[in-house]
Amino acid sequence: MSGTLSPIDKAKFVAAKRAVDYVEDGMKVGLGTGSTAAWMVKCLGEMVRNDGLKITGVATSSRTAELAQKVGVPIVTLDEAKWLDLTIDGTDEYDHNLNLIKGGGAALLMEKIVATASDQMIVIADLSKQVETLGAFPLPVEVIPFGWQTTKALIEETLVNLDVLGRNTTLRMNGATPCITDEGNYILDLHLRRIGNPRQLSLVMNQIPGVVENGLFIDICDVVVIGNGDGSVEVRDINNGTVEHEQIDVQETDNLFVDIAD
Ligand SMILES: O=C(CO)[C@H](O)[C@H](O)COP(=O)(O)O
Repeated sequence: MSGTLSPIDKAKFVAAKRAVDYVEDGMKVGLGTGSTAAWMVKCLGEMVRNDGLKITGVATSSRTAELAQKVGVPIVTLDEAKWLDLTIDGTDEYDHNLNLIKGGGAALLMEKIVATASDQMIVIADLSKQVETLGAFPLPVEVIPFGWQTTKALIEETLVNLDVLGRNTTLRMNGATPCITDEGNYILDLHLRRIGNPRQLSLVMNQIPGVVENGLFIDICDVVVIGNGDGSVEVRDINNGTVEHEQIDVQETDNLFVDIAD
C-alpha cells in the first residue's frame, strides 16, 4: 500500500501511526473526524484486531462512528464514557501555541466537547496546517437553523470591533442545500484572513444568541504530531516544551487497510 500513498496521504498516515503510540490498554479514547483522523481510527482498528488492544472509543461524528465500527474499535457514547484519557484528532490550522481552527469537516461541536472531556488532546497534521497566525482557513461557526440570517448579521456586526482582517461570512452548503451537522445545525464560515486575538474572538462569538460553538480550540491541544511525505514525524509537546523527530517505517504497514474504505 505504501507504494500507492501520495506524499500527503503518507504524511497523514505517519502522523496517525505515531500518535497511536500514546494509546494504552484500557484507555478511553476520543476519535476525531476527517481524512487524517480516519488513518488514526484505522491504525487503532488494526491494533485491536491484531494485537488485542483493549480500548473504548468515543466518536466525534457519525462518519467516525461508522468507520470505527467497520475496523473493530468498540464505541460508546460520551455519557457512557464520562471522561476520556486521550483524544486524537486532525485540524485545519495550528499555531505555535497549539491553538487550532477546526470544523472543516463540520464536526467542531462534538470534537470540542470530546476534546475538552479528555485528559490530553493530540492533534495529527501535516505541515500545510501550520500557520504563524490563525485565520487563513475560514473559521467555522455552528449556528442554530432558526433565525440563522439574523445570527449571521449579528456575527458580522460584532466582527467590526474585533482584531480580524476580513468580515465576509458564508453559509456552508452541501450542493443546493445547507450543510447540516450531526447535531442538526448549520455552519457559517467566517473569512477573517487573520485573527489577531483568537481567545477574545472565541469568547465573543459564543456570546451571540444562535451560535452553538465556534471552531477555535484555545488551550485544548497538548501535543501536535506533524507528519511529512518522506515518512518523518515531528512531535511537539506544549506542556513540557519538547520537540522530537522520528522516522516511521511505512513498509511495515503494507496492505494493512486495503479492504477498508473511509
Ligand atoms: O476539524 C475537522 C473536522 O470537523 C478535521 O479535523 C479537519 O477539518 C481536518 O481534516 P483533514 O484531516 O481531512 O484535513
